[in-house]
Amino acid sequence: MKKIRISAVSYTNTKPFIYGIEHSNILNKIDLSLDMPSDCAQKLIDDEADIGLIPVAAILSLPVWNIVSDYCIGANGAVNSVFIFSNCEAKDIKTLQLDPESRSSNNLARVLLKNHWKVNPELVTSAADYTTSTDANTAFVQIGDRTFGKKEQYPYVYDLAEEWLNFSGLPFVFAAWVANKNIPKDFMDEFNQALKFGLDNRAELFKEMPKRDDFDVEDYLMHKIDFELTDNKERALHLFHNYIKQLDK
Ligand SMILES: C=C(O[C@@H]1C=C(C(=O)O)C=C[C@H]1O)C(=O)O
Repeated sequence: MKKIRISAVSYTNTKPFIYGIEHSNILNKIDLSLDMPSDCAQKLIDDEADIGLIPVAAILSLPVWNIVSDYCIGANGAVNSVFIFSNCEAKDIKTLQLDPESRSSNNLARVLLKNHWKVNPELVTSAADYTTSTDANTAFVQIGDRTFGKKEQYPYVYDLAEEWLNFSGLPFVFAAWVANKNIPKDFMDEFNQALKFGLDNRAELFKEMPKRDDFDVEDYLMHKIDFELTDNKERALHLFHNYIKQLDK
């Protein structure tokens, strides 16, 4: 049988899913690649993958898409790995540098700046000094493991899942398991069982993971990342898509 091509996020937030996949028979039925989120999205768009854990903002670039799992990378309040790091208060940001690895959080930052903080900064997509600008009114978006331990390093720090909750009253979903074609149900059932196995066995995973002094990985994977794709998260996803569509209007 032809293997199903799967692209999953290469960050710590996806480790429970990978643990589940690697400890189940589904591993023999897939070609698994671990990629930065923007590449997960591009592979699904270019049909180099059949299923991806893709940034939900990128769903808007897919002609055909199905969410194929009840699990996701989400948060209900502070997520602790998606930030605007800034030299000034959000309302004073004049230039925002985006994270090249992100699709959802770059858009979330834009949605919040426009609708929550009511400002319209200039966007920079590939600045050489992406994270090091000393300009008083410049800020940047950063996601994933590169943010670990950085919260104390910047004058103003905004956790975007927390700010989204303040703004909308809803949890947030950053990435979902999406297919760009029909996938047989028995395969999806087995795949979802593997994801569940990983979540159920996070304590075993932690034994294999290095500890960090500057970041509580266990708290992050038990309490900050929220893996269930609930009705409220789906509601948030649709609301987020609508805000993205309004961004350039
Ligand atoms: C919570 C996170 O969620 C992620 C954020 C994404 C994005 O901004 O496009 C995509 C996938 C997830 O890895 C994170 O990476 O820290």
